[in-house]
Amino acid sequence: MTLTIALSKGRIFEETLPLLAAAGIVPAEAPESSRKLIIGTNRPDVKLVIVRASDVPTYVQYGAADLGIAGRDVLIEHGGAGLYQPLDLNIAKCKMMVAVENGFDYEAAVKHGARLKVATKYPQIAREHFAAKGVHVDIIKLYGSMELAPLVGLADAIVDLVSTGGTLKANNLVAVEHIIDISSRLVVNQAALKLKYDTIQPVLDAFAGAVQP
Ligand SMILES: Nc1ncnc2c1ncn2[C@@H]1O[C@H](COP(=O)(O)OP(=O)(O)OP(=O)(O)O)[C@@H](O)[C@H]1O
Ligand SMILES: O=P(O)(O)OC[C@H]1O[C@H](OP(=O)(O)OP(=O)(O)O)[C@H](O)[C@@H]1O
Repeated sequence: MTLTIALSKGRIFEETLPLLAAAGIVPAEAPESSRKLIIGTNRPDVKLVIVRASDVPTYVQYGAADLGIAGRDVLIEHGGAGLYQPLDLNIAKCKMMVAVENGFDYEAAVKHGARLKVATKYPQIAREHFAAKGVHVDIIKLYGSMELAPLVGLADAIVDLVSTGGTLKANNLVAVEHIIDISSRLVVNQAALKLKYDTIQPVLDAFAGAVQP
């Protein structure tokens, strides 16, 4: 049985390498230096497909990949249909936060009851967060560089990922609310888990044994 694993380039690929190694899987090349989207491994039965981080759940949901690794942010936005999520891998850790421009009185804006303009790549998470607080929001969907939005008057606040806080600081923004902690999870196609159990289960076990606390 062949095994196809969907990964995104960058931090998830880098942080997944030790987990793959624990399962005896070594990529034949690095996606950063290759234009190839299908990468072989030392195991003839295992290949990696390189996709956008936010596309990983889709590839796994439709069975184009058996396994994948995706951030909790991406999984919440996707909805998780058709996906088995057996393992938190504790990699690509960061926090989903609300941030505003330094000096913007967020508490007053929220209390005041006026609609808050919120720019984000994560509309589902943002909508749920503000709905739970009873704050009316207009969500402005962006695909990146959220930090710019409050600086040019596109939004009052952003909902974005924060790790070191360096990006917020460099753009004169401050975090005002923590929404959720984010890390990446292993996702498995539900049908593949049944059909390819003997191939997939040892990989799950190896990953579970290699997860760092
Ligand atoms: N600064 C960060 N520190 C740690 N983890 C992060 C950070 N930013 C994002 N992540 C996590 O890593 C995952 C992949 O992020 P990455 O930057 O590779 O893709 P992206 O640019 O967010 O996605 P896409 O390519 O789909 O737009 C995110 O979904 C998130 O869970
Ligand atoms: O708190 P920090 O350590 O500065 O990290 C936060 C930044 O990291 C993420 O961007 P990323 O590095 O993934 O850039 P991209 O969205 O352009 O891929 C996120 O969207 C923030 O902009």
